Amino acid sequence: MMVATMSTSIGSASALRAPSSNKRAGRSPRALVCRAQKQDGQARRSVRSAAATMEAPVGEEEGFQNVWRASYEADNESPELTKNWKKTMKVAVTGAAGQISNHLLFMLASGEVFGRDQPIQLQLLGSERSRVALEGVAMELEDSLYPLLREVQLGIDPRQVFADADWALLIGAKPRGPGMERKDLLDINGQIFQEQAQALNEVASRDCKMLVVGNPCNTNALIGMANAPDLPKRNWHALTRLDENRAKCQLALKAGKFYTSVTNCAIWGNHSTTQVPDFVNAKIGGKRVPAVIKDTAWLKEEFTPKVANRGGALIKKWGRSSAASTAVSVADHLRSLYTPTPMNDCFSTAVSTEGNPYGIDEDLVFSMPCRSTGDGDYEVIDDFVIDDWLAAKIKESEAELQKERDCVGHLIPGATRAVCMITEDTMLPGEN
Ligand SMILES: NC(=O)C1=CN([C@@H]2O[C@H](COP(=O)(O)OP(=O)(O)OC[C@H]3O[C@@H](n4cnc5c(N)ncnc54)[C@H](OP(=O)(O)O)[C@@H]3O)[C@@H](O)[C@H]2O)C=CC1
Ligand SMILES: O=C([O-])CC(=O)C(=O)O
Repeated sequence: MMVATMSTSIGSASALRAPSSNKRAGRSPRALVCRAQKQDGQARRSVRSAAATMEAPVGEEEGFQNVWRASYEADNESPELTKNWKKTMKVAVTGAAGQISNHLLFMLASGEVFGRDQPIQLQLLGSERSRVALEGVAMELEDSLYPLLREVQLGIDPRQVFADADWALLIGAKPRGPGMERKDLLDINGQIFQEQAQALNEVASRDCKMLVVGNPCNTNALIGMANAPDLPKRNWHALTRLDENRAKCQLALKAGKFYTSVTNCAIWGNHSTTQVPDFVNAKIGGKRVPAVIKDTAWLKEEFTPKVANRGGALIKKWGRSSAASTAVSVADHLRSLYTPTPMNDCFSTAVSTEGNPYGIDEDLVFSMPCRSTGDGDYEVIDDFVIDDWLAAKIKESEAELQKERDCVGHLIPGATRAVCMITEDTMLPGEN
């Protein structure tokens, strides 16, 4: 097959001599080779970074199309470094050229999320919009010299990028624009998650775990699980860990304690302004929050809305939504699943309500207090105290999610209702 070379943002012009062989032997362990191909009949291109050595690019034999591939070869020269490493984990990330990913990818590659003995392969999904930017992301990853980062793949087709993925971090989604109604956002982003879930269903690892970050994340995850019938429902998560972190910060500040003293702090419900940061069960220094912060009015009327509206407050100051703290919370979320949860503590994640012990509608993705044994899985904690205040607030968030579900009924196979009754009282944290 003809292989045409062309200029690209990766590599210097002098490095753009694409060899036709696929031999791998002899390449420097740290050599990065990037490859871009286009669909049948279109120009195919192979490029090598300035750092690449003399050998051929990888990828062609695997038949990637519309996929750039950057590969760090197995480091046979450092057996001491690698001998205790686990099997490489394949982590797919969408919206990979976006703001959150710009922080997250480097945390993933460094080993601080999945562990210093866990090599990873990053499979990054962009789009026509972000093709070139994604090459820039790959360059920065390359220049960061992370030994645990074994391979980087770039692509724009979810069916290729999600292949065999062990984790899919679904960050990419359209932000709400001026004049756009929330139901429009539900529909536009819902379609993205429908398509990506179908792709995951076809090509991801059968135990792939999914974390939805792109908003409205609970309902996007609900659409995802409905469109991926061959993947376990319980493997779908929507991110509410940022809300938990925000709640811990406010409680610690109010109590004049360090934030690590705040435990058992759950978020219930939707990642929206109806979310319920649970001060009833949360503890500071091992004591229930209401016994430490005796100002109930503050807890109900200041703390609760402050946490729920934190995203919007930040957008007003920063001009864009939280990115660094969101990435940190994604890392926290993942670490919580691979670390045994300490006794009397919990972490928050929005997961399927099927079989939940709190009487919540069983067909939602709802944030609840969870614990893990550290194996990547979780269980919903069943003994949280639900007082009248919590029960009423949880109901409000449940009602909002039921309305969101009705709005996206056309994207949920087998849904019995597809009528959108969303009003402006249902908002993302950034929409107040
Ligand atoms: N759950 C949570 O706690 C939080 C969730 N979020 C949400 O995370 C998402 C990503 O945020 P952030 O990284 O800051 O956003 P950015 O705008 O920086 O990146 C989002 C990416 O989404 C992709 N995208 C997919 N479809 C579209 C589309 N139709 N129009 C525009 N872009 C699209 C784009 O990538 P490409 O061009 O490659 O397709 C873009 O790079 C947002 O939905 C945001 O609301 C943010 C903070 C907290
Ligand atoms: O509203 C947004 O896009 C940002 C968001 O979710 C948050 O900061 O919690």
